[in-house]
Amino acid sequence: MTQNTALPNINGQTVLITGGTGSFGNELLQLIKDTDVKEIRIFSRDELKQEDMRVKLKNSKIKFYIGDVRDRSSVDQVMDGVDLAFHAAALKQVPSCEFFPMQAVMTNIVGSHNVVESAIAHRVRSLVCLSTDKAVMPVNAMGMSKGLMEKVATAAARRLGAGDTMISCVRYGNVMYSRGSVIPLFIGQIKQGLPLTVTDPNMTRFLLSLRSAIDLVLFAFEHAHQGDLFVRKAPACTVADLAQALKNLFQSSVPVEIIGTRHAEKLLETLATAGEIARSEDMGDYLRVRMDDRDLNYAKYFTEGNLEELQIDDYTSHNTERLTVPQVETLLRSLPSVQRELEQWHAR
Ligand SMILES: O=c1ccn([C@@H]2O[C@H](COP(=O)(O)OP(=O)(O)O[C@H]3O[C@H](CO)[C@H](O)[C@H](O)[C@H]3O)[C@@H](O)[C@H]2O)c(=O)[nH]1
Repeated sequence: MTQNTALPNINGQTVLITGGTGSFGNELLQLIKDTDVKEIRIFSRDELKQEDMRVKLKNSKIKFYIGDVRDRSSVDQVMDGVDLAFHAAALKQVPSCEFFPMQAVMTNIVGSHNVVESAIAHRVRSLVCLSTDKAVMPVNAMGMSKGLMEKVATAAARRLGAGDTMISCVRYGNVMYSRGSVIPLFIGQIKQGLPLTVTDPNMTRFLLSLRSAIDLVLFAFEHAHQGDLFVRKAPACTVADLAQALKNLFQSSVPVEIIGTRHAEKLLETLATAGEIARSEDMGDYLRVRMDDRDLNYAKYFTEGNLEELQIDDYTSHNTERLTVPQVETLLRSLPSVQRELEQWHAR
């Protein structure tokens, strides 16, 4: 088990979380709300979610801003006076982005551009943009748009200097038990005595807790140099083993039904390409990928290619540490949300 990252010193600072009503924002809030942070701004579109949080948290340090990253003036309004910003607002459901790709373009690319440019204009000290493994060699509109968000952030970082906004990105894999994901789905199926609908038993995904995702973001804030991208190393498992681990935990004998691959999904995910690894620094649990800061004068790179890349493999959910069924069970048991599910199930 790795240690959680210590909280960075944010005393007296104003922190912004775009998309702050989501699970990432809520978890980060829990961690920082009782520090000596000056103010935490939650920026999102959904007034109901904001109202629910306001009522639940009752904390005058937390300020709520209705707005949309697509609307630069609403971004400028919330950015004024911010020291540190986490950009989590995104369309992240693969199927909806697939059917409405221009909506993904508007939020994930144009919206991120607004956040980046506004942060620079308002002299925010540090901006961390949240990305996903699906942004690497993407096959779906969600991943493609997040990949372009990374490019937008890096291109801005390239033109900045010391003393300007520190722009970084983080990339992580599937967050376990996140809303709409396979773990709560399988648990629901077990509870109803239904077959577990496995797409492809050999499909692999990186497994990460929400807390580890937060740690990655805090790590980026603490350690970023201009334009860095941080990747959290993570183990992976096959979907078949995930289904078996859940059946074991819930002592269930429901059958497994193979339903086939869904729209625009990959057999494996990639957290870092060989090219990125070639310019990365191994920082234990994390990889720091330095920004590719070559200029537009490409001519010389036709003759000076990077031979190192040829020796390196991409870092994927197929070649990372592969968890066994008992190890997946242990990991699942460590999640508070799964613990709650198990308690309810065994108390029935
Ligand atoms: O009924 C199902 C549903 C999913 N899976 C498999 O379980 C794994 C994880 O599926 P999730 O739906 O939990 O996660 P995805 O990797 O497909 O992507 C998820 O996380 C993304 C963010 O990274 C987006 O939010 C996306 O919409 C969301 O589905 C995949 O191999 C998938 O094929 C099944 O076997 N059976």
